[in-house]
Amino acid sequence: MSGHDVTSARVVVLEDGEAVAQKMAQWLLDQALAKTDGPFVVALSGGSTPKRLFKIMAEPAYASKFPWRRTHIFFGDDRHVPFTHDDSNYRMTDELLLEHVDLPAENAHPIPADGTAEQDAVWYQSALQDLYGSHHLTPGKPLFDVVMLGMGPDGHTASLFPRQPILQEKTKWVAACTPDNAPHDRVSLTYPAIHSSRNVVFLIEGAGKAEMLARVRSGDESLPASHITSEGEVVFLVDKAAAGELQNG
Ligand SMILES: O=C1O[C@H](COP(=O)(O)O)[C@@H](O)[C@H](O)[C@H]1O
Repeated sequence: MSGHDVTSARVVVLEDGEAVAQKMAQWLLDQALAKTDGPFVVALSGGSTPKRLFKIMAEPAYASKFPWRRTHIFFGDDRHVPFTHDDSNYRMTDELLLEHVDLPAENAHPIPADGTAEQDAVWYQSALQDLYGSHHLTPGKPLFDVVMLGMGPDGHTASLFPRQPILQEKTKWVAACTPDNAPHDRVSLTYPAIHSSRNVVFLIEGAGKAEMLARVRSGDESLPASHITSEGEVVFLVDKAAAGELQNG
C-alpha cells in the first residue's frame, strides 16, 4: 500500500543514477499523458541530481511524446541569484531541458531574482495563485500534479533548510530562506504548497545520502524532508548506493 507521507512512501530502488533518471522520465510522461482535465503542472527540483533526467527529457525521442503545450513548469526552489549565475536552478534547467523542447515560453515559471528574496517569494506565490485560480488551497484540488524533490545531506528538501523559520510557515505558499549551512538566500515552496500535490517524487542518489535517507524514512522529525506529505502518493526513486539497507516496497 503506498502512502501519503515519507514513512509509508513507496521506495523504488534502482541500479544507479541512470536507471533512476530513466524511471523518473517514464513515470513523468505517464503522469502527463494521464492528466486530461486541465494543464499538467509540475514543480521541478534543482541541484545536481536532476541533470541526467533533464538530458533524457530533452532528447527528441522523449520530448516528441511529451505534452509540453499543456504543461506548466514551476520550480520547487531556487537560489536567489541572477538567471545567468552558475548556481541558478533555472539556468541549469533551461540549458539542459527547457530550451530544447516545445514548452510555450509563458508556461515556464522561473523564480525571479530581481527584487529582495521576500518580494520575489510574494511574486511567485501570485503566479501560482493566478494559475490555480484561488488564493486558498482547497483539499481535493491539488496545486501541483507532480512535485519533484531532492534531498540535501542535511535533510533539507527544496529550500526547506534545518533550523529556518520557513519550516513553520503555515499560510504562505512561497517564502524566502537564508540557510546557515549553504550559500545564497533561497526562495522556496513551503510545506502547504508542496502538500497540495497529486504526487510527490523524491530523487535521491549516492552513498552520501544513505544515512539521511534512512533517518527520513524512519520519520526523524528533526529533518525537513521528514515532514513532506502529498494528497496522493509519496514515492522515493533511489539508487542502490543511497538505498543502503532499504528494500523496495
Ligand atoms: O540546494 C539544493 O539542494 C537540493 C539537493 O541537491 P543535490 O545537488 O544534492 O541534488 C535540491 O533538491 C534543491 O532543489 C537545491 O536547490
